[in-house]
Amino acid sequence: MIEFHNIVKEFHHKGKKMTALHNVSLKIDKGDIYGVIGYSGAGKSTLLRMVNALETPTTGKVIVGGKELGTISNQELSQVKKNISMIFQHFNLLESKTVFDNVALPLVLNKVDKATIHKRVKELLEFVGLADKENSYPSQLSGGQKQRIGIARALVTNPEILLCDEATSALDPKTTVSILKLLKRINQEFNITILIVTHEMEVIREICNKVAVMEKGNVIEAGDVLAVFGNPQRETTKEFVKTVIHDEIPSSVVQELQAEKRNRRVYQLKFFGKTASEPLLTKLTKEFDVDMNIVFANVTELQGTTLGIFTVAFFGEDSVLDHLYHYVTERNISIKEVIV
Ligand SMILES: Nc1ncnc2c1ncn2[C@@H]1O[C@H](COP(=O)(O)OP(=O)(O)OP(=O)(O)O)[C@@H](O)[C@H]1O
Repeated sequence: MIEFHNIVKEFHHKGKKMTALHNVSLKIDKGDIYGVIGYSGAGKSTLLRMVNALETPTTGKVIVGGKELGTISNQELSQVKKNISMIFQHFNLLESKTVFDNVALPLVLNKVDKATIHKRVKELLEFVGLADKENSYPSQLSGGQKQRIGIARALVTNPEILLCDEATSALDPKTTVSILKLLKRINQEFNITILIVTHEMEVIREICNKVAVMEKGNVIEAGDVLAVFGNPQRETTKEFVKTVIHDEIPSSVVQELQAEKRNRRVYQLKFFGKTASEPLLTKLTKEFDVDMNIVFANVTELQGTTLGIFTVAFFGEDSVLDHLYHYVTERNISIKEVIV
């Protein structure tokens, strides 16, 4: 649906060159909710804005719906752009227009007839849960309501692609969740492909099926959210994952463990799937005749399954604990020793 091939983007400012994107390649399939996460300045917005030709690559190809943007006629380009809508961090609503007129605007600009506009705007306001606000002005709405109006305006033209530029960054956590749920419904009910750039891991965890992590103009990791979250490779990815999945042992627990006189090993195990952890841990204590204490656990829901990180102290002879470690690795379960 959207392909970036070896994208390089250079900006020239006051005689100086800065490279915002270095050879970025990504593929977003139809129906994806694809999240691009990175710290400020990583190049996320520059990449996103290439999809609707608000930016053009210095070198490389952007292909949207099978069309390479740099090579098609202006007429074809406007056809491609008609299928793409965008929502923004600060909503970009027109303060002097009512909610109804804000949502209607793209259709008015496309010279759609009044009766069709009326029907479509009403439908969309109903869909975003703000049918009663059609005569209000943006200044009379909360941030979450403004973003719902931004979403209604984006959907009014029936796009196939929705671009979201930090769409929840200005909202409180509860409102963020409600907007993310709305985006998920849009993806599921209308089969709209969503590309979302964010610096909030929460956004990726809540709705994305795919994620790319960007750092200084490069994509450093990309893939299924479960794979990237479950086994982050790069430091920046690990930092983002830590913001939603805590795996550091609290200092009070560390103190308790240090005071423990029995011979012990602390292992951190990762499990995918709700019930995977229990049978294994029970089995380990029986099979190896060791005592065990779960010192810290964090279970998070991801893509309809769960990722559990369990930090477990096992008490027993070193040789037995070595065997236990090998037993687990042979079963393809992630285990690592934590030095406490
Ligand atoms: N029009 C421009 N002219 C010059 N430099 C630019 C321009 N647009 C972006 N940049 C630079 O390109 C780099 C990437 O910017 P971009 O906005 O894509 O990052 P970002 O990851 O979206 O960050 P943020 O979340 O802060 O917007 C930054 O260093 C930025 O200053």
